[in-house]
Amino acid sequence: MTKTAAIIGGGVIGGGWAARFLLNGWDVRVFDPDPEAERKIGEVLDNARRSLPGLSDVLLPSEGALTFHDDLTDAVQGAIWIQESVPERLDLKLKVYKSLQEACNPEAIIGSSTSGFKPSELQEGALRPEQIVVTHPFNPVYLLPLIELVPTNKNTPEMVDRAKDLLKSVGFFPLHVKKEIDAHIADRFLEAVWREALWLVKDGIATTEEIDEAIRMGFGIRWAQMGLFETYRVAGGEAGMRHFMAQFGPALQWPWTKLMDVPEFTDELVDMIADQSDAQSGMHSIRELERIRDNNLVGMMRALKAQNYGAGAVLNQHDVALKPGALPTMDQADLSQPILTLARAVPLDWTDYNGHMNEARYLEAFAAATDRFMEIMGCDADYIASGGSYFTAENHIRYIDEVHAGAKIEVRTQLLLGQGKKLHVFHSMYEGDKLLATGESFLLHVSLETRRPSAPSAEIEDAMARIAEAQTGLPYPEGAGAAIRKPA
Ligand SMILES: NC(=O)C1=CN([C@@H]2O[C@H](COP(=O)(O)OP(=O)(O)OC[C@H]3O[C@@H](n4cnc5c(N)ncnc54)[C@H](O)[C@@H]3O)[C@@H](O)[C@H]2O)C=CC1
Ligand SMILES: C[N+](C)(C)CC(=O)CC(=O)[O-]
Repeated sequence: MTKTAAIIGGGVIGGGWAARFLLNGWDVRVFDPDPEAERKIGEVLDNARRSLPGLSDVLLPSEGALTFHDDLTDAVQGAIWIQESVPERLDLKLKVYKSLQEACNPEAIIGSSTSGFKPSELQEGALRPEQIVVTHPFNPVYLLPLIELVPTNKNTPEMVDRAKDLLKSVGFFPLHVKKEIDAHIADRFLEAVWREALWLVKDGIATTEEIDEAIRMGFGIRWAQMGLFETYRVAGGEAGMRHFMAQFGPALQWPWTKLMDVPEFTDELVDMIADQSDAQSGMHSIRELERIRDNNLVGMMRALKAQNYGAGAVLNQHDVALKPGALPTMDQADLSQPILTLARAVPLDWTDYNGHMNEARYLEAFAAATDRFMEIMGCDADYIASGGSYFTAENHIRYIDEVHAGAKIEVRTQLLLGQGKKLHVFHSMYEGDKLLATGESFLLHVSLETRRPSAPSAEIEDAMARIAEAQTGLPYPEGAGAAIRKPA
């Protein structure tokens, strides 16, 4: 059954939560008194649709239904998750909980996006404090996996586990913060860095742009993949963390930070920062900057995915959770038809300067389809480990139509020849019914020991024979055997 989330407050963060739930198949009900909320969420969703689905190497569930409600009590009906993302004011948040707890399912989880309030402050005077927990996300909520999950002893362990499971089911990484504290874990860092940066600008040491360069050209990239302690361990050389601490310990006594001293937000400082920020980034609209940010994040996160490390490992786990049933096995497939060998959304980093999928990525998609076809025939990871595999000898791609980031594509594969060491397949790539491209591949079975062509196992021979027999009724595909014609 489709799950339902209520989003209370649909600004920057509420819009991101709405997109995350919707694109993971949940129905979403929004309450926000802002008459512009529907437009704003629509724009966030457009950005999310082009970036999130392609982070997965399998298809996300079909999108849920999005509805807007004029009344808070109406919005929470049927919701098993209620995400509060109203402005960072304690009185307002408490007022919202009072109204919504009178109408919502007592079993629903009420998560607060608060950047800094402690859960005990949010539970104060609530009808059912045990229902409220901090679930602090990071912008863009539809892409970044981290949620700081901060409960109190009023929340039962079962409720905390249920919250973790539901967050994981939409691809989040819930970090259980065991002891409540103002601003949780991550915002304490962000606040420390923000305060230092304000001093650097105020004291005329660096501009906003120079500070951003100092982050993004160096330690920002490093932090993105290893965090703080693991990178410092490496920085300690062979002697590791102890050596690092011995070397840089004395600096703790030196004036390397102004952390305890906060610059006052005078008009002059606000103007200085806003002007520098305009000079640095004013040539882009906020929506453009969001798209630039999303493009960069997707590229970096997909690189981490290939390494199965950090945020990339979380994405891979989400794919595994989504995968069962995504592609048919030999026994599930209708072998008399081309077999579904790839179903995914086009990732942002597959698109190029022409605003569509780059030609090289068609080959990447067809190569993945070939890998899947091999797997279906029995040439899987175990078989390859035993010493047999296929090498591609020839490929031919026909580019028929354009495809854009976020588009759901499918590849269906017909066996043209599967005999002895020879494997000849014809892939057709579709978006819905629209044919986008065809890819023809000729492969040879090899021994990974001799690196020479060799006969496949009897099981693979049998599988090829089964598919070939089932597909005898299929016409020879249009475009198979084609070559680039000599210009007239
Ligand atoms: N902006 C950020 O970078 C982050 C913000 N947060 C937290 O998320 C929460 C929301 O922040 P933003 O989305 O940035 O603020 P925002 O100002 O973009 O959105 C707040 C939304 O709440 C709506 N609202 C106001 N009163 C309401 C009410 N009584 N009922 C329902 N909706 C109401 C407003 O119309 C607005 O659309 C805050 O607690 C903030 O600390 C958390 C992570 C990051
Ligand atoms: C600036 N901030 C405190 C609102 C930041 C956050 O809460 C998290 C984020 O997305 O950076």
